[in-house]
Amino acid sequence: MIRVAISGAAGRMGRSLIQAVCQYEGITLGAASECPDSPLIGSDAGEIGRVGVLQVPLVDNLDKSKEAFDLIIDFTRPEITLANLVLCRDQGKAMVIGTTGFTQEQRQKITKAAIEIPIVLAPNMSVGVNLCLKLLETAARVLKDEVDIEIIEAHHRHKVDSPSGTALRMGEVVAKTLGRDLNQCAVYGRQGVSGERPRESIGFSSLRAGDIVGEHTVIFAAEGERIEISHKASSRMTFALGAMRASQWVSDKPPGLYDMQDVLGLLKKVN
Ligand SMILES: NC(=O)C1=CN([C@@H]2O[C@H](COP(=O)(O)OP(=O)(O)OC[C@H]3O[C@@H](n4cnc5c(N)ncnc54)[C@H](OP(=O)(O)O)[C@@H]3O)[C@@H](O)[C@H]2O)C=CC1
Ligand SMILES: O=C(O)C1=N[C@H](C(=O)O)C[C@H](O)C1
Repeated sequence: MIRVAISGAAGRMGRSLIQAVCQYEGITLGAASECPDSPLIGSDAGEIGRVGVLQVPLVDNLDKSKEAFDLIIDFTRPEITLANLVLCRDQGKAMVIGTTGFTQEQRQKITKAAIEIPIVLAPNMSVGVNLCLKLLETAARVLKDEVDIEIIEAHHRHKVDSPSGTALRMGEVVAKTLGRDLNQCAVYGRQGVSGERPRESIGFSSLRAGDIVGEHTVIFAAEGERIEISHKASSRMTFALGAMRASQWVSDKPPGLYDMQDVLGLLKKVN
């Protein structure tokens, strides 16, 4: 039985993760944490996730429960993830990271820690999005430089980072396949007299409204036809169950930085 700790347990993803643990065979909830200021500290995680009492009280720091878990699942904010990363590295525990919005420097810290512990880091843990990443690779390979590429994403009004981690990953996959450097060709929104579109640019547009769970569309537009690859999440359980799959997969892996593509066995080229 793999004992997981959920960081940010009362958050949108935290609550779905508690529910997913209860649905998933071979995984149990060992610990759960929340913001030190939260009035929910001490409450039972099962009650927070509406799955009945689990006898796991929320702590303000997972260091306090370190004997109770083998792995941390973290869907929070970059600075919280990095604090948990130090704990996991010091304790030799694995990590599943779903948090997005890391800076280059923060990503390097994760890469460095992965020399010592196994880490799955993925901006989107749904099977559907990870399949879309393979489809995008194929589309870019076939369409080459003959199309304009635009990425549109929509999320709920509480989301703090943009573009979404998934949109950026989609851009990276397409840019890499076409031999472009995303740092050079990305265009984030347009306003005013922005000029004619250079063919090689990859455009990003972000929409924030209401309770949208997460929607991504990549448009490949040519003269006379347009291809769109879209994914629409209607429940956070799709991400949470992906995180369970990643937890089970990573629990017996050697140190290293892994992606959801590793977990799902999608790394081989699809034609
Ligand atoms: N990879 C994937 O598949 C997915 C990734 N995400 C990413 O996951 C992240 C979280 O998203 P979401 O659940 O919507 O965000 P939320 O803000 O709902 O959840 C984060 C939680 O962490 C809590 N928190 C704050 N400080 C601490 C602390 N020191 N220790 C423990 N918990 C703390 C927050 O509390 P408080 O609100 O009081 O600050 C909040 O409850 C985002 O980066 C998002 O992009 C989301 C969905 C899928
Ligand atoms: O913040 C969210 O909600 C989501 N964030 C992830 C991202 O930034 O890509 C994944 C998902 O779309 C939901």
